[in-house]
Amino acid sequence: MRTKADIQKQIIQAVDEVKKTNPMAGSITNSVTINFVANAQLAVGGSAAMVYLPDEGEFLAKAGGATYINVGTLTPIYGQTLPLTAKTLYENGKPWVLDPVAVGIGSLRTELLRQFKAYKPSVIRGNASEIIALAGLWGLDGGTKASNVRGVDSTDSVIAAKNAAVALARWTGGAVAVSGKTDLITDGFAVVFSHGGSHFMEKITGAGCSLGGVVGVYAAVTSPFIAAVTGTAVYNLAGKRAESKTDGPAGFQLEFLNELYKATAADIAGNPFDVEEV
Ligand SMILES: Nc1ncnc2c1ncn2[C@@H]1O[C@H](COP(=O)(O)OP(=O)(O)OP(=O)(O)O)[C@@H](O)[C@H]1O
Ligand SMILES: Cc1ncsc1CCO
Ligand SMILES: [Mg+2]
Repeated sequence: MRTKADIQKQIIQAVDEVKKTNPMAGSITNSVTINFVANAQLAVGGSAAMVYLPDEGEFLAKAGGATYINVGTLTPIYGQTLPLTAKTLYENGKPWVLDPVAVGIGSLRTELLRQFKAYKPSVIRGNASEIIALAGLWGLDGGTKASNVRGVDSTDSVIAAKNAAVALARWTGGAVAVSGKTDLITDGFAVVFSHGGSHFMEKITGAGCSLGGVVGVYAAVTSPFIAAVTGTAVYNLAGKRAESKTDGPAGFQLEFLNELYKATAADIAGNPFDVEEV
């Protein structure tokens, strides 16, 4: 049984380690939010590098502490870059975070996400609809073949994705983070519910993408589960604090980056969460 105190201790260690060592988490991510992902990674104390080409993905997979792969806006070259990078990560035992944005749309996206099953992403991070659809694509419990994904935004509740999240985490041996009003994070045995955030996070693009990049930064220094819990906690904390300082999405995005930067290890560990066993 994981206790709250034990999880909080590991959050503090992870946050301090990132601030001390500035780990590099490379990304292959979408063109909509690429800048916000890099800025969020820097704000929490990590280092960012974004690439598109196959040999460069392979290089970053080996050189980085962890890697973030987001399939939001694919181009044909990704048909080479993503399998090579994911295979390199898997074969070198390197942590990596997958954001299966808009799973279900298009043949290349479907084929790439199908292939990733064998390369066992350390953390799968998505909204509820994406997590349910990925479990369906991989033939796991809790998934549905007829996906509710209609684009990049969720149409399902976080709790509806619990079984899919648990099944995915048991398959990979890593962790799954489902984002929404309350976030759910699981390693297939413990489930954390992380509270906070802001309604403005639905009014800016890339809150989820950048969360994936930040989880990648933490995954360079801690376990997939603690990385996902820590990234989610700092997001919920910074989102809540930023909302109180602004009255619209543009100001929110600016304040949010400042609050990511200002959050201390103790603040992040103190962000409200519940833990249960499954
Ligand atoms: N209504 C809400 N209230 C509080 N926090 C929220 C809300 N919606 C999202 N969040 C927070 O926003 C972050 C990103 O989650 P979200 O579900 O918006 O990701 P996403 O849909 O994948 O985003 P994107 O694809 O635009 O990057 C998480 O930290 C989550 O807790
Ligand atoms: C809006 C959008 N479209 C493709 S990726 C992306 C960023 C949020 O997922
Ligand atoms: Mg998303």
